Amino acid sequence: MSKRVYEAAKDYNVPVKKVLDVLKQHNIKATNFSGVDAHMEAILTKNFSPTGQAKKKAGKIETEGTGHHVKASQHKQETVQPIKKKPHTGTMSAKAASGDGKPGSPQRSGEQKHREQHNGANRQQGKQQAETAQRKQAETASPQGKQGEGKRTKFFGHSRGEGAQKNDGRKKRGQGGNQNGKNNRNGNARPHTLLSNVLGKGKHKNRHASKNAHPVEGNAPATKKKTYPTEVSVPETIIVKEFAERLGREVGEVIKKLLLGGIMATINQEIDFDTAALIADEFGVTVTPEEAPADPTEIEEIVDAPETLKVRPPVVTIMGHVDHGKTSLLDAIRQTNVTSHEAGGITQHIGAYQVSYNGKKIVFMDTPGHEAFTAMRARGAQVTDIAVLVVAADDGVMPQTVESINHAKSAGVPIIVAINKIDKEGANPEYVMQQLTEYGLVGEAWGGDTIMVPVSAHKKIGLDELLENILVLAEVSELKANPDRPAQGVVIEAKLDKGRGPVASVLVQKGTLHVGDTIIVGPCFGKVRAMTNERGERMKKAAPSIPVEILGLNDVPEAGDILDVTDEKTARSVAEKRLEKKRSSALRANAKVTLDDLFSQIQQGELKELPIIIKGDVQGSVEALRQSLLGIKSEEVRIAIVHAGVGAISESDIMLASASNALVIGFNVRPDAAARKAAEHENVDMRMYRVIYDAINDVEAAIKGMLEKKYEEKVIGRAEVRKVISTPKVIVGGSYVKEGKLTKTAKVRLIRNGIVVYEGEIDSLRRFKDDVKEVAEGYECGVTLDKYRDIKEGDEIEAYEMVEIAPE
Ligand SMILES: Nc1nc2c(ncn2[C@@H]2O[C@H](COP(=O)(O)OP(=O)(O)OP(=O)(O)O)[C@@H](O)[C@H]2O)c(=O)[nH]1
Repeated sequence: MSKRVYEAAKDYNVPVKKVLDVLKQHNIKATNFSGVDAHMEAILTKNFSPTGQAKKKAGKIETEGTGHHVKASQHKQETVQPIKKKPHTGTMSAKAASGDGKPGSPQRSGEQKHREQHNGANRQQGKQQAETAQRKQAETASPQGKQGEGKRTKFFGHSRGEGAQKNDGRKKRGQGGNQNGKNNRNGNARPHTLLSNVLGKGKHKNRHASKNAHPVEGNAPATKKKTYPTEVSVPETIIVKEFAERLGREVGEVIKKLLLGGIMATINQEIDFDTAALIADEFGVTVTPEEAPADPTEIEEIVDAPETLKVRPPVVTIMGHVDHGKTSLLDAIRQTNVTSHEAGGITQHIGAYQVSYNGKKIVFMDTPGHEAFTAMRARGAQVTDIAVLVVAADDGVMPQTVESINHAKSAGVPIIVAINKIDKEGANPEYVMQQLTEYGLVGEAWGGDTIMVPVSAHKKIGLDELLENILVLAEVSELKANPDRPAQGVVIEAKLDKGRGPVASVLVQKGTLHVGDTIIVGPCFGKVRAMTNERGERMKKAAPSIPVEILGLNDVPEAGDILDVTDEKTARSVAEKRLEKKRSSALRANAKVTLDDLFSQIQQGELKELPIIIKGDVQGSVEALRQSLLGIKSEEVRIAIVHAGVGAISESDIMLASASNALVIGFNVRPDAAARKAAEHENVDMRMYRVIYDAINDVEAAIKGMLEKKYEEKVIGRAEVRKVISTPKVIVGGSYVKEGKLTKTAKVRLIRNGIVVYEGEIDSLRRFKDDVKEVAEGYECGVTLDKYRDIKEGDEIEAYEMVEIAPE
């Protein structure tokens, strides 16, 4: 309901008569109780004050605080006062800030002054907090901090004082986000909160205020010598009751303040930080954000002191278009650079390998060159220090070349270009160099700073130069890590080995991993039982940048999972928590999917989400399949990977599929007998593939089947209302069909001066006294609209239908 004239008068702080007079001047007849529409509001705002709203707010608080009306002259001064920011959050908008007692106000209470002092102190504190948060952000954004972004932090190698000084203590992975969230309060990007309700409901607040005018701090009788806290800490959200307890106030007092702010809250209702801050401020109390409780799914991050960092080998990923020679180049490098001493073992694929060149080590990520693995490679770039972009000299820049460039660039990884196949007839390295300039890669020979090396994997030309350049770039990049601390690494690949159990290839990134270390890897944990390098040699320890295959985990982790060394108790409990979190989020993601048969739902277009379970032979293909499936673009259907894992399709996979109504995709794996039986019983659809693209194509086709029918609007006619006939029951628009036709079943919209005033259906369509199905162009008819009576002469009735359009 719109506001009444007498309320508007109050808002503008002028006598009602004055409002009525002004309205009269504008030919608007109104009484005290007439509603004020937008037009009237505009007139009043224009007449009474251009800053009417601001005044209103300022006046409101003063009224609340003092019980007096405040004169316009006082307001005027107040509106130009600098905005008094909420020091702890910085999110108080001008409106909210103007709610504080103003220094210039003669009615300012002692407690308000006191509040200001506190706010001043807190402003300082808020600034410090913001700076700390920024510093933390900067730290996590540094290359060293890349992997542990937002991770729980502990200082290693620092003196205690140093550590404390540097980071105020500890931090967890993911907590960076929280910090940011808090920090956000210092900016304008504050999320929508209840605070906006407080501010947005100024009108009501004002009304309340004028009725319940009383001093802000008058609630606590002066004689009562109760001491209240001047500062309280509040979490992101807090229950009203608990908030009142923290303030040392009666719940009723807090609820009252909330009410005055336009918030109807009960004792057990949650209010957010900003609202709490506002209310606390009313009590002269400042609030500080309470540290979020430690995330039980995180492991403490160790921050290494600069002096503990030692040079480590570079980790290189080879990227490029299909068939440009990635595998050949990796093989050629491996063959030519494995010393006879090292060549003892049998080469094994563990996802990465090391070579020695000029006495220095280089680690190459060893990922198969296939389009579907682009996603894996993109992940590779996260552990990668240098990307070698292979471009065939006879083929030039191709789509995946560009993709690779983008992946490396977005990961902030420097690129060295290897122009391969220069031995081939028709090879044109110069042309490739020229093509690459279009993507910001300009060779040194052409005045740019991208290293470009012509090579031939077949003829082993240019390999030395390539390796030399990798080492030079590595040196320039100052790649360092602290080897003397508990290890942290990333899973490159993982699989379930029949004889050995879960096997994970890990690239150690920080610290040194030892046999016997207790580790947590994603939701898995265990003790490093054995460690081997890519030549199958047993290792006792692995320093930074060293890839190793480890045994001893209780389950198969996923590529990209972080490995941390910790104690057994922590490993076990944190892994458990992570598993719980994973399970519940998987369940949540599928809560809307019913248990009915998947394909009948697809046919009925009811499914908005296609849950899928992926099982594959190795982690690499599972990951590739997952990324490719998630990459399928559809506006209507979201693909949800309920579970993805390595190994045969088991009975438990089928039960999970049944519960979440998922489709099971097996890649190079088969279901075991129990799973097959269960699938039959549970009516779960299993699809086996040997080619990733077949799987992707099938899912895409399924999605096409799932697409909801699309409709588009088709206007079928227009009529003009020429006469409005009012009967006690209905309002009939006597209309003339100007164009097309009106039909009884059509949807209509009523257009007045180009604005749609109604959209709905025709209630009745008549010619003379008869109901008709349709009225053609050039004829007159009587139209009544469904649940709408405000038809006016000159209105236009537009009739339309929704027609189905075929999916692409
Ligand atoms: N002439 C010549 N042929 C090469 C050279 N390097 C690779 N090839 C050939 O190019 C083809 C593709 O090489 P791969 O090493 O499989 O290429 P890839 O980029 O790993 O391919 P995907 O794994 O499919 O992405 C093979 O037939 C190689 O023999 C080279 O230096 N000279």
